[in-house]
Amino acid sequence: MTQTTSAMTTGAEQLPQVHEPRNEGVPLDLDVVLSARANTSAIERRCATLPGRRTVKKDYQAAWLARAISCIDLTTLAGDDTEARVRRLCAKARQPVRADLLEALGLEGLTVGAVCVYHDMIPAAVRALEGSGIPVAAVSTGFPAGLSPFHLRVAEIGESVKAGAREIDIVISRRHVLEGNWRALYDEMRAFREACGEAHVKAILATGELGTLRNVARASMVCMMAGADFIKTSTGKESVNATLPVSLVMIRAIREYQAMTGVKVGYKPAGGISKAKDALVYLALMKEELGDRWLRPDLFRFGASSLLGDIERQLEHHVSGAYSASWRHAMA
Ligand SMILES: O=C[C@H](O)COP(=O)(O)O
Repeated sequence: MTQTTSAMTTGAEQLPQVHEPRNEGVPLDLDVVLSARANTSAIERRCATLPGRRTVKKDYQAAWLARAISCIDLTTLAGDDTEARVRRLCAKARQPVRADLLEALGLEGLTVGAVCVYHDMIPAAVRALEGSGIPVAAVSTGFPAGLSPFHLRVAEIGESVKAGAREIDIVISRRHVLEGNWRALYDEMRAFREACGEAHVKAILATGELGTLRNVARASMVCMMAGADFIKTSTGKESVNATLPVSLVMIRAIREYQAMTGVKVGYKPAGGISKAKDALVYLALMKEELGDRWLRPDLFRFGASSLLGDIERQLEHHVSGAYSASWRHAMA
């Protein structure tokens, strides 16, 4: 049965600032890691019901979409990125929706959660975001494959932090998961976290390359034990990126880690999320599985390059009653 989801306050600017303590990590506990399981058919059944189970309409929908915007890591990760493109993206990050729409919705001051770029684009992004409070996130450690020499991957993190990145999205070595070498994954993640210093670290699992949902559950737990502030599904470059089943597994691992340690770890689905209606499903999933606390940008992000355009289009429809062409909502 369809259920109408309750109201959500609009806009990040209206949320009280909450600062969770960082995840310091815990010693690797192989018993806990190996006990992680995933019942694929039950997970798929649960996910199949999600898109139809909850609907948000009218003002509630606009509020949920505004919240989704505040949780976007607005991303450009292309070989042909230029400083000009990054500057345009940052302008969009500062004002994600047309001024007249923001005013009509009472959402002045709304921004995205962060701007996510490759290392070389950090200085341009930092300059373009100055004074906005929007952090720059950098992908790192030989993104996307993570197969460069280990010492270079660690050094890359340090360089990106020095250049001004306040968030670092690292990629794990998928082979450690595929070979069941949980100690190696833990040690790698700990070294990456240490190199981040004060910068928050998101661990990209590249779930589309991990083979099984059980591996996803175990890798999530190991990365959290090693101190990941966020766990993130994908680089956006795998053939399969964020999916609902993978999300359910990772979110439940976050819940288990919190039950075990009291620490809240963030979640970032990334890759292939480009429609406003999909964003609403992810928000509903977070709300149902982890609760409202995970609907804020310090614990939830979408890694997305084009989602914002579709959300802006839906908000324009909400205000004016008409849909505009998608090309009118270019990102950069
Ligand atoms: O982390 C973010 C992803 O690379 C973005 O992927 P996307 O271009 O499919 O939205």
